[in-house]
Amino acid sequence: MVILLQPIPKCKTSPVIIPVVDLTDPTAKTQIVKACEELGFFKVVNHGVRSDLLTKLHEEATEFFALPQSLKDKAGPADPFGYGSKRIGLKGDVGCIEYILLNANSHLSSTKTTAVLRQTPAIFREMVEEYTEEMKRMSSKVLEMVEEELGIEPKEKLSKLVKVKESDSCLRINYYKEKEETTAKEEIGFGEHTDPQLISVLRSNDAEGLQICLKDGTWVSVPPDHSSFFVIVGDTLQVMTNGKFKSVKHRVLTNTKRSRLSMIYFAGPPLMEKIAPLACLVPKQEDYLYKELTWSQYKSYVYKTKLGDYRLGLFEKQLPFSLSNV
Ligand SMILES: C=C1C[C@]23C[C@@]1(O)CC[C@H]2[C@@]12CC[C@H](O)[C@@](C)(C(=O)O1)[C@H]2[C@@H]3C(=O)O
Ligand SMILES: O=C(O)CCC(=O)C(=O)O
Ligand SMILES: [Fe+2]
Repeated sequence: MVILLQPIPKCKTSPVIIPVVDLTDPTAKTQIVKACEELGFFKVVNHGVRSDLLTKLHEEATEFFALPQSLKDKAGPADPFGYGSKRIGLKGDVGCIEYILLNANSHLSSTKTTAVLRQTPAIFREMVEEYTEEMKRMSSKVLEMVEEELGIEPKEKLSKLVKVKESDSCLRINYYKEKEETTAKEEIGFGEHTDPQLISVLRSNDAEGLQICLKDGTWVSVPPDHSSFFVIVGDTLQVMTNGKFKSVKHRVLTNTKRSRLSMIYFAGPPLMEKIAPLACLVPKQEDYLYKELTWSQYKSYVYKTKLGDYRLGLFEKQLPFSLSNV
């Protein structure tokens, strides 16, 4: 099954077909690998996540964002965890957004997360825990399918990096409020960037706004679908597949008619995990496009960069002097 992406007005573009992968389909793993190579993005249906969990978490999050500003501010500013408004990261990026960023593994021990949970009913904490478990399951499943299709050896398993308790994953809930004036123009909600982790699993309500950038630089809008998930390839998976998979640039424009609420799980490896091209995919070391760094080293660098910066350069091998000067 395929869906048509709507071209952005005034952009040079032709309709793009984005893949829709049914996780219960026996050919799903082949479709996933193709989508990761061609677009770095695909939609997942038949994912097995309870729809009442999605609805309830959505309602609770909406209630949090409807709280008086003074109460929300008690859970901020984001450091990176906690409640944030307009400012994204530490390097001056801004957007028309409010968000909560939670550490998915030790979210109960982060001070800022505790502050978020203090402003929300106990059920919110239970639902966040259940949701992050579901996201861990789905991201591991997607990575297992990649392993099977690419013939990745057990010791190099990608899915293990997400399954282990040390995995450095996080959950973000973004809220983009609709504009009061009907004549208001679209603005940047979340500026263009790639996600640094392995994969991100995104779910939103039915408000538009998410766009992805194709290989030729064209931006296309992704029609929202509250009952499905979208998978985004991150920088770490690009490195581990030696560039076979591409981390896709994406952004969010505010919707003037409807508020958008999105929840994204960023599946990251353990902090001390060495990130480098997988030997079973690239037999000769001289063919490696990237050098080895730990996730901790890359993450520290990520947090010193601006949203739109090209971060993968840190992994790129220096060309020998003779070659870099030609
Ligand atoms: C400006 C920034 C926000 C960000 C950290 C960074 O310095 C550059 C990457 C940003 C990003 C994008 C994907 C995720 O939303 C995020 C949590 C991440 O891991 O990298 C954010 C970071 C953030 O908001 O703190
Ligand atoms: O809010 C969205 O739909 C996407 C946001 C995003 O790309 C992110 O949080 O990294
Ligand atoms: Fe993102």
